[in-house]
This record gives sequence, structure tokens and C-alpha cells, in this order.
Amino acid sequence: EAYGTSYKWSPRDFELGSALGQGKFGHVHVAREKKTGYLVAIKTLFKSQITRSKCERQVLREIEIQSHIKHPHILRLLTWFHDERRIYLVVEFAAGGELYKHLTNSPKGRFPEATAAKYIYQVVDAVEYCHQHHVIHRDIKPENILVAYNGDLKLADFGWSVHAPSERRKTMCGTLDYLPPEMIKREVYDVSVDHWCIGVLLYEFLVGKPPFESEGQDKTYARILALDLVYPSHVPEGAKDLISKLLRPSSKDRLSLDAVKKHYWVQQFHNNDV
Ligand SMILES: COc1ccc(C(=O)Nc2ccccc2)cc1NC(=O)CCSc1ncnc(N)c1Br
Repeated sequence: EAYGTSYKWSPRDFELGSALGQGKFGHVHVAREKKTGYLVAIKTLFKSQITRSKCERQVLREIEIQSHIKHPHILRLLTWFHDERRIYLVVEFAAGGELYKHLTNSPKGRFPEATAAKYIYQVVDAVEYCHQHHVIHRDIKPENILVAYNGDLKLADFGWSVHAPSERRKTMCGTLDYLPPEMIKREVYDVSVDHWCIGVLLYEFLVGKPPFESEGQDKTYARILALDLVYPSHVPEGAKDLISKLLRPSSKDRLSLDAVKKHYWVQQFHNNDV
């Protein structure tokens, strides 16, 4: 491409546009690279914040992790640069926006079977790639998944990914609906937390809300630990079979990601568009 890897990027190379995700992802703006017209998303992290929260090493390790991840269903960290006060992360722009909005705007507030199967295949493909690079995403939920211009999913917002295995506390910010039992019980966990989240995600794709959603944190926790979920009658048998093999209390009983991709309910749709 026009720029070798030694090119020193700076804010002057970009025209900043509107804010993305309304602050949910931090300071993120769509931006146009001046010479190519290429659209990107630029996330700004303030050095003062990072220094204060003693996260320098974490941020640099994060960026290090990101720079090596290249996958069609994972939002790319294209480059990064900093000035005296800020760190700028230049990430791929997902023109389809947040998956969450597509879910809530769908006719019945849920995805058709074929869409859910296509999407879960792409998420599993991306997560399998992360695991092969010893990265646990740990925050797989519709809010953290974006849609590309061509309708493909992009796993995004890696503010929390860590190297496996880990028991680093995850502050309980955001939804609790996706927490697996071992994280609620604060036990040591491994990559299979992501398998659980994929089960929750598939349920939400097909039903329009997560399986253990309740008023209040304690009720949600109780339902997760009791595996207290019901399937509306419209959920197809094959999907129920797959979800039930992912939402297993014991992490070693959860279906492997390869087996998810090969599951008959997924395969029946995947072959069509290959
Ligand atoms: C590869 O994508 C990332 C890589 C890293 C980080 C990150 O925060 N790292 C980090 C944060 C704190 C400390 C250490 C690392 C974040 C992202 N991604 C994002 O923030 C998503 C921005 S929102 C958006 N992006 C594109 N298209 C859209 N339509 C939207 Br809406």
C-alpha cells in the first residue's frame, strides 16, 4: 500500500467525523484518511487516564495483541500513534454499525434462523482464531459486535481481552447476562468462558433477549447458576440442541468451537452460502 510500515501517522492525516457508538466505546469517531479517502474509526485514549489507572503496560500489551490479530470477522486495529496527551487507535470502520441495533430493529426483534446460523458461524470462527492465539475475548455480546458494509460480523471492542488462562477480576460493568457460572463464582476460568457466551449469544439471536435476563443482579445470577432457561416454541429443535451443548455449568462439558461449526443446525445453512 501507499504507506510503508515505517510511515509516521499523525492526527493531521485524518479528517475527523461524527462520534460513533455515542460514547459507549469511549471517544470513537469516524474519520477519513485524507490522501486515500479511506474511512476508519479512531479511538482516542487519554494518557492521563491511563497513567492514573496505572494501565500503561495493559494498554501496550492490548495494542500488541491487537496488532497481530488479522481475521475477516474481527475488527482490525489498522495502526496507532500518540501525541503528548493522547493515544490514537485507528481501527477498521464497520459501516453497518452495531449488531445490537440490527437485532432490535429486526421484524420480530429477533433474527431469522438462517441469519442467526450465519452470524453464529462467523462469531465462532473469530473466537476460534482468538483462542488459537491464546486470547480469551470474555466479552462476547451483541453490543461488542459490529456489522461490516457487506453484512459480515466483526468482533470489536477489545478493551477486556486477556491472555489465557486468567482469573483477573472483570469489573461487573455492563450486562451480567453473559457471565458464565465460573466467573460468577470467581473461579479460575479458561477459554471455555467464550463457549458459554456463544450459547447465550445464539439464544439472544433467536429469541431477541438473553436466556437468564431478570430484574436485578441476584435473580440473573441465580438463574445462571441454576441453568434456569426456557425456549419459546418458535426456537428450532436443532438450535435448542446446540445451545444446550454450550450452556453447560461445567466448562469441560461445553461443545468445542469446531463441533459448533460442524453442528447439523449450523451446517444446514452454512453450505448454502459457501
Ligand atoms: C480493533 O478494535 C479495537 C481495538 C482496541 C480497542 C480498545 O479499546 N483497546 C484498549 C482500550 C483500553 C485499554 C487498552 C486497550 C477498541 C477497539 N474497537 C473499538 O473500540 C470499536 C469502536 S466503535 C466502532 N468501530 C468501528 N466501526 C464502528 N461502526 C464502530 Br460503532
